[in-house]
Amino acid sequence: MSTLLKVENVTIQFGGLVALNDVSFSIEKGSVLAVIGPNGAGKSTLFNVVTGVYKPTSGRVTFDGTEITGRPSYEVVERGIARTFQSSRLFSDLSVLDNVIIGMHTRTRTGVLTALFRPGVARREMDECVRKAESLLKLGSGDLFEQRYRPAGTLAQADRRRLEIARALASQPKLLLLDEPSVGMDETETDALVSDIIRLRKENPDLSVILIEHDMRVVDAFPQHVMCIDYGSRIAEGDYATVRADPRVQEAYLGKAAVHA
Ligand SMILES: Nc1ncnc2c1ncn2[C@@H]1O[C@H](COP(=O)(O)OP(=O)(O)OP(=O)(O)O)[C@@H](O)[C@H]1O
Repeated sequence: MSTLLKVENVTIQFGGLVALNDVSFSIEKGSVLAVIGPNGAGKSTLFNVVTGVYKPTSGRVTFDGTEITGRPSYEVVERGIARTFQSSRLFSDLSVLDNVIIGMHTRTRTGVLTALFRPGVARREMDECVRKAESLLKLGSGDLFEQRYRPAGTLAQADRRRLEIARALASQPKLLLLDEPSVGMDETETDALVSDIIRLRKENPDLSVILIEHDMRVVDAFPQHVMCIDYGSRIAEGDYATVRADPRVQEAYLGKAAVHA
């Protein structure tokens, strides 16, 4: 196996607040990393650093052999990192299908000039996009494909999350970052989400996934590589059994999660 993403000694400060403190980890091609930790620990900030939304105060991010620290988000997507967000970033008024097609923009070639002067080429590329988008909608559980002409804003919560994943996949990523994908899902929907991720990995064995999760059912389904962050610092990393048993993780997170469960 070879390393796909390497994060080295990343620190980011917002004024006096150290949101990430000397965080290092790496992820292999074709593997899944689950990131856990209490609210405000710095998990989403980590995604923002990896995807170029934030430039770290210090440290380095290397993706597929190239340093991408602080590179703009569009370049990061082009290089093969796609993400979903905690809160929906769908275009509510556009159809489900169009939302996925928009996710393909980094992989399409047709520009304004081609559309104007070579409409046949543009139409063929659009037909190809529709075909690919439809197959992505068929990939996940649920009936997104049947709902493809509905405005995305009218979807049920779980379907919105599925659509966000389909749209992220439309950019043909090597690394997929999922920020709390199970939020708002009931147990059946969460199980379906887990099956979707398992199926996705079977069909794309080289795809790597990092998921931020509060739902330990999801983490338990991908137990090989788990990292716990607390107050911006990595406090434990290893397989789920090791991380779960770590007294610092119990104290910082799982104990509290159990209390609130
Ligand atoms: N742009 C910003 N400016 C100032 N502070 C920020 C900014 N982004 C994040 N923070 C702060 O950094 C800390 C980490 O936030 P982050 O959203 O990464 O936590 P999290 O682990 O994802 O939490 P949650 O599980 O609630 O989503 C928080 O204290 C947050 O308020």
